[in-house]
Amino acid sequence: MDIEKVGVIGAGQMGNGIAHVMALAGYDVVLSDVKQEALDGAMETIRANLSRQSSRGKITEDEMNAALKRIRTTLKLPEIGLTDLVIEAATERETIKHAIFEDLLPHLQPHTILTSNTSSISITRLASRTDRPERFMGFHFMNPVPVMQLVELIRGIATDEPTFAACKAVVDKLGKTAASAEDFPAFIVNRILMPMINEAVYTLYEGVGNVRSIDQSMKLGANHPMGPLELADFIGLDTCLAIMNVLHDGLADTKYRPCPLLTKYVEAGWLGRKTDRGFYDYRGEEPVPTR
Ligand SMILES: CC(=O)CC(=O)SCCNC(=O)CCNC(=O)[C@H](O)C(C)(C)COP(=O)(O)OP(=O)(O)OC[C@H]1O[C@@H](n2cnc3c(N)ncnc32)[C@H](O)[C@@H]1OP(=O)(O)O
Ligand SMILES: NC(=O)C1=CN([C@@H]2O[C@H](COP(=O)(O)OP(=O)(O)OC[C@H]3O[C@@H](n4cnc5c(N)ncnc54)[C@H](OP(=O)(O)O)[C@@H]3O)[C@@H](O)[C@H]2O)C=CC1
Repeated sequence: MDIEKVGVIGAGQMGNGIAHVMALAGYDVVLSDVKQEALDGAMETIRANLSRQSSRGKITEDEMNAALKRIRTTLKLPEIGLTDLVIEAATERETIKHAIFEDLLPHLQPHTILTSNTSSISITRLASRTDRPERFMGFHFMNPVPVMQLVELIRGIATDEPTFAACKAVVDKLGKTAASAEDFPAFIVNRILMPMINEAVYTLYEGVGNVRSIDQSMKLGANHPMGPLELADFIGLDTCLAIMNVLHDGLADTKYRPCPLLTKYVEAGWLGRKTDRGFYDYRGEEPVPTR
């Protein structure tokens, strides 16, 4: 089936990136959230990122303006129902995602494909609570969306082939690379990446290194573009903790036990860049380690 209109639910850092790349690829986008400030913030970020791409010659000014025109924002979830493909990118909490799909179902067109950008939650379980498990799958972008090449596509147990093919065609049109992952906790990228980040927090917790030495060691010693603690702040510590909990519960193995220090940061509301404080404090000119 041909996808022309894409609905994105949740206008946080992933939602704005997804709306950005979809509009640039020529899709009409409806972006929704529960708060007007989130929608305004997302449009501001999209404008800034598109204009950076334009000033560096990656896209033309006409392409930037056309992309901006293709994005509409709304606080009314039912308007998402009129799209061909829905990508849910709200907070990484299963109850929130179930509630969103439940509210959306009565407004959906019969052909609409439902997907979630979840980092870890069972696609089969999310799908089973909808009226279309065969037209439901995981559509997992990486952060920052405009830059990262990979999209994980995750079939639930009931996902049918036309749905997979339609999503794969969208990834191709975005100029990104699709990787197919089986529906087990945290799929491929986060199954490997998140225990590494959690281990970095244990390394900090046990005093083996401090924030700077841990990040510097992994940047210079393993050639990672960002240190693991800097990356955790970038992803969001709430999201990192949620993913570790899904791994721990879903695989029932103590090797996935979230570090108590990670839990403490989240309890403090120090969620990383999005709250201006995490393993680094971003309120000044330069990030300053908090440990
Ligand atoms: C949690 C999950 O479920 C899954 C995940 O996403 S896990 C996280 C995966 N992501 C990563 O691991 C990111 C690791 N970090 C990196 O790759 C790099 O540090 C980075 C690409 C983010 C930034 O790269 P950098 O070289 O340090 O900085 P910078 O020079 O500013 O940026 C590189 C390019 O990206 C662009 N860029 C950076 N952030 C951007 C954004 N948010 N939107 C658009 N463009 C952006 C810059 O404009 C720049 O473009 P040019 O090449 O044209 O100059
Ligand atoms: N951060 C990352 O690096 C990556 C994250 N993901 C996944 O993407 C999803 C979003 O993550 P991210 O963008 O980082 O999170 P953010 O916290 O940046 O954004 C989530 C947004 O969803 C909004 N929201 C909460 N409840 C609802 C609702 N009922 N309806 C609509 N919007 C809602 C939040 O509003 P409010 O702030 O008011 O609660 C917020 O604006 C998660 O599933 C995450 O696991 C996937 C890949 C990478």
